[in-house]
Amino acid sequence: MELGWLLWGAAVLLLLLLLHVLMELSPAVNFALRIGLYCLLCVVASALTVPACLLVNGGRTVKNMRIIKTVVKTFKYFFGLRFEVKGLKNFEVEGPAIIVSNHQSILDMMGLMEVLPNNCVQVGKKELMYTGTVGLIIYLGGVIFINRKSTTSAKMVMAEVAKTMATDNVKVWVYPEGTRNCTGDLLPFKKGAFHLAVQAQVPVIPVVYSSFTTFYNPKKNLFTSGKIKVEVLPPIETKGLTSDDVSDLTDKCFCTMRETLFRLSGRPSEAKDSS
Ligand SMILES: CCCCCCCC/C=C\CCCCCCCC(=O)SCCNC(=O)CCNC(=O)[C@H](O)C(C)(C)COP(=O)(O)OP(=O)(O)OC[C@H]1O[C@@H](n2cnc3c(N)ncnc32)[C@H](O)[C@@H]1OP(=O)(O)O
Ligand SMILES: CCCCCCCCCCCCCC(=O)OC[C@@H](O)COP(=O)(O)O
Repeated sequence: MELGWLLWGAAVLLLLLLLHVLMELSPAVNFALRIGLYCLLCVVASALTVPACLLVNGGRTVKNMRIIKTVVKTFKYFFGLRFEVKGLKNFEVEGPAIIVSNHQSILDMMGLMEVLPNNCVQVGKKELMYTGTVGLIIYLGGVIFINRKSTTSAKMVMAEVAKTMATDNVKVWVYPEGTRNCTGDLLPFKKGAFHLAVQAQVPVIPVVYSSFTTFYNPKKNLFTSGKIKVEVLPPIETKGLTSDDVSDLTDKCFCTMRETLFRLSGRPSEAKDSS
């Protein structure tokens, strides 16, 4: 019996050693294992957090985000990630707001939870509902699901959100690039978030995360420890703006965020680029 346990122990140690050697030797294995660990962590943590959310809050509500946030905030230690946050006081607007930020990777969930204010839900693609326990926890957290393939239905969902934001006093977090983009630059912004802000007459608060490219690049199998700078920028007011102003608002926000992204990532701005 005791020898049996000893053999098991030796086998596990050997396996860990083998994984370690493989990780050292092959960046592809290293990358796959670290991303695998991240996904496993998300799945297992979600499975444990679902009952907690149900017991404490009874069902789908933004209040569950507090619980989810507490759990997700521990993930960074598994990957040696550090966040340096500035401007949190810019979230202190009275009532609802639209928060927009850059979206680089599935790892963004950690950065999101690092700064997430109370009463704030995200807009996500509906496919996320079908990721098992992760989908369930995202659903319980009150995430608004949209079908990106149908502009009409996405617009209808967003219009409904514009109506309920004030009554429910929630902030809404949108990734205006509409998809993940890890190039160190921004994709052109979709206009949904800005239509939403103008329809609900609430401010837009931009949040910018510095580029992950120095420590994370799936194409190069790069995923090491790293530091991420986060800046919450001053709110952009939309009082009195109409749908005719949405394009200008989108452009203004895009320029501000791009400038901030380059500054935080230590990349020369466009003006310096061309000189
Ligand atoms: C305990 C452990 C837990 C572990 C696990 C962790 C769990 C963590 C828990 C919880 C965190 C959950 C986090 C989820 C995160 C998910 C992230 C994503 O999924 S990102 C992808 C989806 N999000 C978006 O796509 C939004 C951004 N997109 C938009 O806003 C688009 O505008 C959209 C979808 C509404 C329409 O997209 P279009 O591709 O058709 O593009 P356009 O150019 O913007 O619109 C076409 C025309 O329609 C007008 N339009 C758009 N929206 C309008 C509106 N609301 N009203 C009127 N016109 C509108 C526009 O002005 C444009 O017209 P003109 O070109 O200007 O003439
Ligand atoms: C069936 C089990 C699957 C388990 C997968 C666990 C992965 C955890 C992921 C945490 C939530 C990540 C949300 C996210 O960042 O989604 C990406 C979309 O925003 C953008 O979509 P895309 O770039 O257009 O594909």
